[in-house]
Amino acid sequence: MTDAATLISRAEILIEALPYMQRYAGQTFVVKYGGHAMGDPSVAASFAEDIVLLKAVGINPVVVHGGGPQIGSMLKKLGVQSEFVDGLRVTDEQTADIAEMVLSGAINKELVAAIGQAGGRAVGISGKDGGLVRAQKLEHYVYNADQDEETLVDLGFVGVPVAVDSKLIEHIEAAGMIPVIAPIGLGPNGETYNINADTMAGSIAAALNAARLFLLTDVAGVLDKQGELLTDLRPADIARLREDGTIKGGMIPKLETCLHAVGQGVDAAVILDGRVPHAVLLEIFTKAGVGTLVRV
Ligand SMILES: Nc1ncnc2c1ncn2[C@@H]1O[C@H](COP(=O)(O)OP(=O)(O)O)[C@@H](O)[C@H]1O
Ligand SMILES: CC(=O)N[C@@H](CCC(=O)OP(=O)(O)O)C(=O)O
Repeated sequence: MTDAATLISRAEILIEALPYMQRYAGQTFVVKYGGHAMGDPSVAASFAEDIVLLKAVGINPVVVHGGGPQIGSMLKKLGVQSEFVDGLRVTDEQTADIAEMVLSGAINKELVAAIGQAGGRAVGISGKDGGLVRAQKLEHYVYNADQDEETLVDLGFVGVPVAVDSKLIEHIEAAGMIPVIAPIGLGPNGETYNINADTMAGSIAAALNAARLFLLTDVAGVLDKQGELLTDLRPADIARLREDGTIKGGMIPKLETCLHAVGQGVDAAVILDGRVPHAVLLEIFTKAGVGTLVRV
């Protein structure tokens, strides 16, 4: 039997969340769920519960998902080589097709089902649906420190969002449902563009004028060279960390996304550990936020 003290402490947890619920009701939160954070099925179920709870207390959650490791496994199974430049997958036509199959097919529908299991109703789409994300080829420059110059590298069908039409998201939300978005965009000539999921989430957050952008990954947040968590970052800090090599690989597009989003009017972007059960709820509804907060 549960004693009175335990019951009261449970009620206190809800009361601690009350001011946050009041403050955030009616606001849009974009939550990017990274492929590395998806590994454990019980954590995926707790992520889905968090999203359904946000919806239940009047917040509009918009989920954008990744799936880098899952695309990697499929490419391996099919015997297709794959390489990354600055955290971005070099994507030929065949790789773009496989990325779309894994992202829009398998992962998108798994998340829709998990949200359904948690008692919510989700609609799975990609940037191709309803003209949501128009993309164009990313012009990516790699910095060569020895020569102190930047070189243009061809990443194939890696896209960058150029226009976001949020009407479809608004319709889904108006119907009381949760949009779940795969990071695939449509090019001007009908091409399929593979878009880094962080970049996709940032563009959607900016277009929706979201209050918050959450990027769930497989580390506690941005770590310094000693492995300590950096809890609060401003644009100048990020430039310095990139220059001295503290930020590498997948963390580069993540922080670029945060900078872009807060520069476009998103109040704050947070990088947090998606492997922690209920990471989203702990960040939003408790005094002790977790992860790295980026703001201007
Ligand atoms: N300074 C840093 N702090 C934390 N992680 C970093 C840093 N620099 C590079 N990383 C790498 O970035 C990874 C997160 O990016 P990524 O692998 O693309 O994740 P996701 O699939 O969640 O988008 C971390 O697992 C880590 O290996
Ligand atoms: C261009 C590019 O790199 N696209 C990514 C899309 C998926 C993604 O970003 O997934 P995570 O968030 O799990 O890393 C890729 O092909 O892996």
